[in-house]
Amino acid sequence: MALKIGVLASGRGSNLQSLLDAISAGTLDAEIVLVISDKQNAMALDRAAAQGVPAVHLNPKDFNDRKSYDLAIAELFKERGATAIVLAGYMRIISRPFLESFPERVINIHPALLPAFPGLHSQKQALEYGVRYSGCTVHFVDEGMDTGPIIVQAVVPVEKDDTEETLAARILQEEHRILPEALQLLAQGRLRVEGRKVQIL
Ligand SMILES: Nc1nc2c(c(=O)[nH]1)N[C@@H](CN(C=O)c1ccc(C(=O)N[C@@H](CCC(=O)O)C(=O)O)cc1)CN2
Ligand SMILES: NCC(=O)N[C@@H]1O[C@H](COP(=O)([O-])[O-])[C@@H](O)[C@H]1O
Repeated sequence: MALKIGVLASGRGSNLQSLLDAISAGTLDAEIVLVISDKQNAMALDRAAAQGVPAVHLNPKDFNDRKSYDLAIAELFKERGATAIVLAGYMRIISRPFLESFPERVINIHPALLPAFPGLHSQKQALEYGVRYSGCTVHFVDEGMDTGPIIVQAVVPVEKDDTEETLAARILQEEHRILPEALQLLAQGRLRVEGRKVQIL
């Protein structure tokens, strides 16, 4: 049975598109049942609508606090039957009540080799640190900031003339490969979280 995925996205939506493309290509056994964005102008909403996927903007300013916002999102996903949630460039911290609604079923894509360079502007952090290699990470989401158990990573070389933009573009290509790969492992029931580690069966 296809994995029913809910997606949270705040921006351009290229990682969402990589999931949509993998589903269309038959390499990801899933259905995206709903896309929610905290940003009204998020291109991710347009990408979803273009493929007939329900897409809604939910304004955090319409809620008293983060937890009530997150619980409203969780309810919308539950109503659509989502059993896995993907943060595809989602720029808000997810609170515990949401994570408790989808235990070990919330996944994030991060543009660095965690635990290096968590948080925002990871590509800039990597350049300023002077690393020779960076990359991207797909991980389960916990209450910490990019601290959840790691599922898949990909390594990307840093070139001497890289800018934040050129490095981000190189990493993004690998993000688009490993995010669908990780979700297919989840769809196949091949991921087992054992403490900090994720066993791939
Ligand atoms: N509980 C978790 N939530 C999220 C995680 C996570 O690992 N655990 N990953 C992040 C993604 N992210 C970086 O990888 C990230 C996103 C957002 C922020 C942040 O500080 N956001 C502010 C600003 C919100 C806004 O301006 O609209 C906020 O939430 O107040 C830091 C890191 C996704 N969530
Ligand atoms: N801290 C989270 C974070 O930085 N996420 C990053 O935002 C970009 C979203 O691009 P997209 O909207 O084209 O998928 C991606 O590079 C993703 O890794």
